[in-house]
Amino acid sequence: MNFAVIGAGAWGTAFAIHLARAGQAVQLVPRRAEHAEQLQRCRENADYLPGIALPENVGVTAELAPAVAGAEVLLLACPSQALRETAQRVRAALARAQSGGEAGRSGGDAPLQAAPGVPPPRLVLSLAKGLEVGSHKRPCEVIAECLPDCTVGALTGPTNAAEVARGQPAAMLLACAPTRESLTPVQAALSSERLRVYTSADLVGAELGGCLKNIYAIAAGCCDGLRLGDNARAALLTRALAEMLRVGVALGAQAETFYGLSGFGDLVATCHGAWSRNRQFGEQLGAGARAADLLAGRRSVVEGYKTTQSFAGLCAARGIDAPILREMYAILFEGKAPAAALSALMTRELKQEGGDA
Ligand SMILES: NC(=O)C1=CN([C@@H]2O[C@H](COP(=O)(O)OP(=O)(O)OC[C@H]3O[C@@H](n4cnc5c(N)ncnc54)[C@H](O)[C@@H]3O)[C@@H](O)[C@H]2O)C=CC1
Ligand SMILES: O=C(CO)COP(=O)(O)O
Repeated sequence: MNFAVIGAGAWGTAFAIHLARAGQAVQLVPRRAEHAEQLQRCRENADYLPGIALPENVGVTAELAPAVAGAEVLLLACPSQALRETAQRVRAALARAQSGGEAGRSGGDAPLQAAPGVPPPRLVLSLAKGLEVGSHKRPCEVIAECLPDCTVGALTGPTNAAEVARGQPAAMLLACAPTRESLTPVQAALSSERLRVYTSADLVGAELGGCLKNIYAIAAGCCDGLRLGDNARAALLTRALAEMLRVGVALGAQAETFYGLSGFGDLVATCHGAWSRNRQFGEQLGAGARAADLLAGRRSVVEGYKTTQSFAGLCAARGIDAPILREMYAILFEGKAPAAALSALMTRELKQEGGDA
């Protein structure tokens, strides 16, 4: 199967390496031409995934139009705040490819119609894990608005980029709203003996799980920075899962999805992984650093930061009780000390476990 991976940060690069190793045809398309040139020359993504060589069969190109026109499946691997702009560039590139190079040069508003010989990609998959600031939309909602003629889905779950790129075993979730098209061939093409892909029809739950766990990974990092110990981390993860489920179901997800790869699975991986950027960010906050200082000039993304703002807005507007999330918002956006947030959580009214807040 032909894939194009749009975005060459850690995850886009790692997934392109996985696809190539699984025997699929893959083009990796960095945002910047100079980054494409560097990857072609060095065969290593030194900025985002150092120390891991790109296999020969990973194609690298800065030319978006031929890459998307030649792909059956597009994977959008950029931070969630860049997703709308990226999907609009894809739309313009598809229009350009379909019109033989003339249309679409001025932007992404041209009607996207299948031209003879160049059908639109069958499937566009989001790899992003964050809500769009302002609209609070999920990645697939953003993509569907920009690419209305494509089937849109998410590929998510507990997958640290470096481990996947090194070929260490992992499992993922391919989620798509119910569609007449069968996902089986794509599921098979994405899978290998090193990466086992499951499917789900609960796209809302799959995406919300991946977005929410980043907030709780920052919270787990705060516990580490405050040196609260293993009992505290276990208590946090348990209550975080209950909260993810409550928030997710209130926003239209199916409860059981949160016990799967994109919920429990990614929560455990990200809260425990020393590599997690969200957890590391939280650890530095817990140790006394300020969020603005940690984020200034940072190259790699910490999705949980802005996504906390979106979920706090959604929960406030819809009356969803999410005490951990509320305290994380206070730490990140109101200057509350992590120790004070911990105290607020520990001294809340006592509750019964199960179905409560
Ligand atoms: N790194 C990982 O282990 C995993 C990451 N993800 C998700 O994948 C998404 C991308 O993450 P990473 O590749 O790790 O990010 P990264 O921090 O490694 O790289 C950021 C990428 O975004 C690009 N970028 C920055 N600003 C941009 C803009 N305005 N427009 C377009 N592109 C822009 C950069 O050029 C770079 O390619 C995130 O939503 C992340 O949560 C999901 C699973 C695993
Ligand atoms: O989503 C991820 C692993 O599943 C990556 O987590 P971080 O962005 O915290 O590194």
